[in-house]
Amino acid sequence: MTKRYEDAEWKESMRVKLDVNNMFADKVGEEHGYTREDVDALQDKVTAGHKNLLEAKEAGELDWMKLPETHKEIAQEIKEFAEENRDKYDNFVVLGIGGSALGNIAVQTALNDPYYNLKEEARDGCPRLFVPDNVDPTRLKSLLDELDLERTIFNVISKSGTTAEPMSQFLTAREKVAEELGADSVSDHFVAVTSKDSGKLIEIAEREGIKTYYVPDTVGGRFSVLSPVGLVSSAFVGIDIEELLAGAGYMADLCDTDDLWSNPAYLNSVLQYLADQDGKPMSVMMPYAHVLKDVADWYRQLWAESLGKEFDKEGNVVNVGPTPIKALGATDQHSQAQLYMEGPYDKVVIFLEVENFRGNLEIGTAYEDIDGISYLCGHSFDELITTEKKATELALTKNNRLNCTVKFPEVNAFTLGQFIFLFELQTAMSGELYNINAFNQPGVELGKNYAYGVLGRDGYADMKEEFDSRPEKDEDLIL
Ligand SMILES: O=P(O)(O)OC[C@H]1O[C@](O)(CO)[C@@H](O)[C@@H]1O
Repeated sequence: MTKRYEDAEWKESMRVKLDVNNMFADKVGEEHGYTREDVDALQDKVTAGHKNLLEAKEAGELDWMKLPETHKEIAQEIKEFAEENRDKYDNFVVLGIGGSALGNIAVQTALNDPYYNLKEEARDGCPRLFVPDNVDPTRLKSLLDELDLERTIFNVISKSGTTAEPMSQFLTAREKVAEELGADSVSDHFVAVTSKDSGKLIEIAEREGIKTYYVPDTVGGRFSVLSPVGLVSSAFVGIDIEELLAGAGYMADLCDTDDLWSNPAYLNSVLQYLADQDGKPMSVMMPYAHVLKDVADWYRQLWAESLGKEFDKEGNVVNVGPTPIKALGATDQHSQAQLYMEGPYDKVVIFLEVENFRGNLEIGTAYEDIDGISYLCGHSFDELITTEKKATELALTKNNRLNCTVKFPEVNAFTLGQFIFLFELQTAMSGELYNINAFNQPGVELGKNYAYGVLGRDGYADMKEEFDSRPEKDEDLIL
């Protein structure tokens, strides 16, 4: 059967587009906006960055760039596995954190019914999805108490196979399953996603006979949503993962040029970079579609862990990195917009706009006789939210505030796949512009190592010593 994403016309109609008009001086004024010459001045850097990325891709160092191609077959296999097994379970629980959870949440909330877990009809035979994404005991205990383990499958995801949060969640879930259902049942209630050759999760999965999918070595956590990290849970909750990959592949093709005026990932990267260099390091992602709220959360990790770096590629101390912020339209118009309009000129707002919403609703028509209310009657909610977006966009622009818009014709697996690849590539190019390694995260290690030391992990005694001899806090500063 032909898939809709094999149809050229449909694909073009579903193209995600970037509108950067309001990043330019003719729209937001010379003091804050840029000229085409400012952008052109970075073309050589972009060309060099493009070459570096392609070389690294060819050398197998950036396998996330190849996922739309390399994971077609794996996606099909995952889909079959999910289809064959999904009716055995009412609950699918992701045990992962950071890149092993944020993408899973984003894909599910973007593509499924907003009240998916509550509506049997919307689930259409698929299990409910839970992603605790933390080790807060209140939250985790409450979830485990709720689950009928006989009807639950846990997807433990950890690329490194050593992260404290997913591994502690796994230990507890495994113990409960073994206690309640018997140790022989463990393999029926877990599916693992991890690195093939490193970490402890692979060893455990093999010992327990747990079905396992692999994260390629050069696909870092925050770039892994299109690998089994995101695909397994998505397939279980009925998402068309093949279409998701097709969307990513479509965007990869659209961005297959170093000409920054034709490449939305590179153009946005350049404009965001110019803004940061110019004293605007706050990067606000503001979807005007509630279903995209968690996509902004995914973006926060992608942008922050990739670009917040102490050293450049030559080892010089640079301490760079824009700060990604999540906001939600129209909700945050009533919380953050005041700051964005009149506060410091230190932000760029990236709006996410949706042209056609899934499901629409008319606004009620009572009180047509009451001034100040009647203007709402006869309109629909998609008109309202989109008008509010356009109005906020204009207001910001009028106040000389930099902003751009990513437009989704609709939110579906194909457009979401495009969006994911667009921002991954944008992030990679930004790493090139900052001349930093966008694919490591050395800064998160120190805190982790202190925790390992305190909790008694082998090899971390010196970290415990350092932790225990930390400076005393002044009591008078604790009020
Ligand atoms: O999948 P893992 O190895 O458990 O890592 C989870 C997350 O922890 C980090 O390594 C550090 O926060 C992230 O980069 C990663 O997404």
